[in-house]
Amino acid sequence: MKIEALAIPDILLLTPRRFADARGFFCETYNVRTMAEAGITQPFVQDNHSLSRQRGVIRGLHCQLAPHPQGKLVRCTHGAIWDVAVDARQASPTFGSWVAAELSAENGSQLWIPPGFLHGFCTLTDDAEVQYKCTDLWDRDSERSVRWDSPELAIAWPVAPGAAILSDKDAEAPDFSTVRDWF
Ligand SMILES: Cc1cn([C@H]2C[C@H](O)[C@@H](COP(=O)(O)OP(=O)(O)O[C@H]3O[C@@H](C)C(=O)[C@@H](O)[C@H]3O)O2)c(=O)[nH]c1=O
Repeated sequence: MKIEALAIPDILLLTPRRFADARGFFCETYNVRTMAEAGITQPFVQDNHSLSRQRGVIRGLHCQLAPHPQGKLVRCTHGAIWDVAVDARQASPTFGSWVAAELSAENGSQLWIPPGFLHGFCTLTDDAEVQYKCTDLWDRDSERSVRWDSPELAIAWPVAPGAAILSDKDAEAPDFSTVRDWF
């Protein structure tokens, strides 16, 4: 497992080693010991899987507040996405900063996003399937959405202005200026 810290060092890009042969490949996508060595010690309690049919779908930016904050270990198992984490920890020197990584079925990379971050992604291909492990259960009352194009964040989304495909919930989300003392 290759483990790289991104510009916000709490965000890790993990790329499992693939053993290729004539059949294809084998890799470990999760191993509790390897994860602990990378500093990911929280148990995962929920696995999610989403399909976005079109390129240019944006899901996010999402998080859950205490007492149900979620860490997420995200990968793309069909197609490709641009995955984004935004630091929402009020006392952090990188509060309001974001990092992103391309996750694809081809590169097999995973992004570890601890609690305290907003998470979102943009699909780079049609039929993008995303699977992620979460450290807390979904809780509707704790869920928060923040506008993907909040001016304060200036996220360089790889989608033409006006071409993003959003859920109604995400299209109506308030912008990042509402995020104060969430974490
Ligand atoms: C997130 C979630 C949703 N649902 C339901 C609620 C709703 O009817 C339907 C679709 O939910 P959403 O529109 O919120 O799905 P989506 O926009 O894909 O939400 C996800 O976005 C990414 C970026 C994340 O980081 C996730 O934590 C989650 O917030 O699924 C669950 O049953 N369990 C869950 O854990």
